[in-house]
Amino acid sequence: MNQSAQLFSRARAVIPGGVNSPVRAFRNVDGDPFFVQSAKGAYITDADGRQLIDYIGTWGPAILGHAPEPVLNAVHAAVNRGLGYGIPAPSEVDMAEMIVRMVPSVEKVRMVNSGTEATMSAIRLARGYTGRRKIIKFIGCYHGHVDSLLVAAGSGALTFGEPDSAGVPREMTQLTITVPYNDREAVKKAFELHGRDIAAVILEPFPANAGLYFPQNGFLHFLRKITRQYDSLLIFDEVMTGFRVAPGGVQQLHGITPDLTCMGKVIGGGLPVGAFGGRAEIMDCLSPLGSVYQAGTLSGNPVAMAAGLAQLRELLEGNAYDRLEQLGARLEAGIREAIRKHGRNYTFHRAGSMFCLFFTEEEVYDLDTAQKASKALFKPFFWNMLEQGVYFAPSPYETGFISLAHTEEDIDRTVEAVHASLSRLG
Ligand SMILES: Cc1ncc(COP(=O)(O)O)c(C=O)c1O
Ligand SMILES: NCC(=O)CCC(=O)O
Repeated sequence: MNQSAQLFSRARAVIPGGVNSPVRAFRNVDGDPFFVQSAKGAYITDADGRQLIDYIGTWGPAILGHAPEPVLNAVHAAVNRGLGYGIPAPSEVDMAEMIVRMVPSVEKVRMVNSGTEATMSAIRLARGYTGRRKIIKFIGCYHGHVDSLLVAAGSGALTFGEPDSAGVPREMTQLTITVPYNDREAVKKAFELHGRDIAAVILEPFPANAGLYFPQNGFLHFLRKITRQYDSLLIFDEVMTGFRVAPGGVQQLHGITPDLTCMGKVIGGGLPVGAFGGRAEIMDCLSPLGSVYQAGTLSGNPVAMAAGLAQLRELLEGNAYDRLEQLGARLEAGIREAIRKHGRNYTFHRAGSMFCLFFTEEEVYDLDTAQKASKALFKPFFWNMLEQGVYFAPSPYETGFISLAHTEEDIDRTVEAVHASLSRLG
């Protein structure tokens, strides 16, 4: 047995499924996960010394690549000043000012410890602020494992066939209205039926947890308009897209001002960080100023703030986003050519450094169309890529991430592996 197999055998005995988050499991591709020994730049090294080009990037945070020097240095310096205080510290102010500067709609922000906490708190705040109960959520969007949002959810919930989780009583989700993404009529109907009781519409502005797809024909502007019309809040979950597709996320790209924004992943520099923010008038409803309670022993942790700040500062220097776009465009061109040579017309989506290959030739714009992609083709493709030293997520519903540590050579090697993997599919 190799090291990974031994570790997995020990892990399975004491950790459910051997993993601390379901998306790490390989059950969906009929295998066992490997274990990582270390990670640097674009590469991970597994417990058996195998080096892989990584396109998971810690599921989003590793936008500079793994273990970047500026982040490591900031963390070392912060650790020497203590691991946490539970008392306000300067880095929390620096982080809040940085987020307010970078994200156009955010006037005030609260730090939390994960994306899940961010969406959970944003929903509570929206309900507290509006005095309403219902929320609209889109089918296939994933907002973390919040009870009321584990309805028609994406990510691991979708991969492992539990989009409505067991353990969430119906009463907890009966205030969640689900509609297909990009479906204006369904949204209109929901507002016509429940409008005056809808506290908020929450969405991934670029859905990236059921594959990656995009808003069509001004869908985001439509949502902004209809939420204003009914005095409901618009919540952008930019946990994945924030600081990734642009410094200010999708809202900057599309010129939309949501009322609240959920953040995570990149702002933590690899440490456990989330945040939610928005209009000051709404944010001031939070305790201790207002009556909506929200708290956290570790929130704003100084080591995590130092890591996140160092990463954001690095992103703002030079031409980080142009460079990510260049690398993304190179990968896209290469993969499209590989698909063409293979005699197919598979759908490939990309937004800057995020990408997704669907094994379907049809247009993908919501969960139903994403599910037309062939799982039977994805599986051997995944294993072929891994065999050639390239690690894509072990699910057709996850998005790939390029980092600033990837080089043209890494991209070209990846494209060659895609050529070989597609031709082996026959
Ligand atoms: C869009 C989106 N929202 C929320 C979350 C939840 O974040 P976390 O896993 O940090 O709780 C994720 C990913 O996990 C996500 O992709
Ligand atoms: N795109 C899905 C995730 O980022 C989820 C990560 C996790 O649940 O571990």
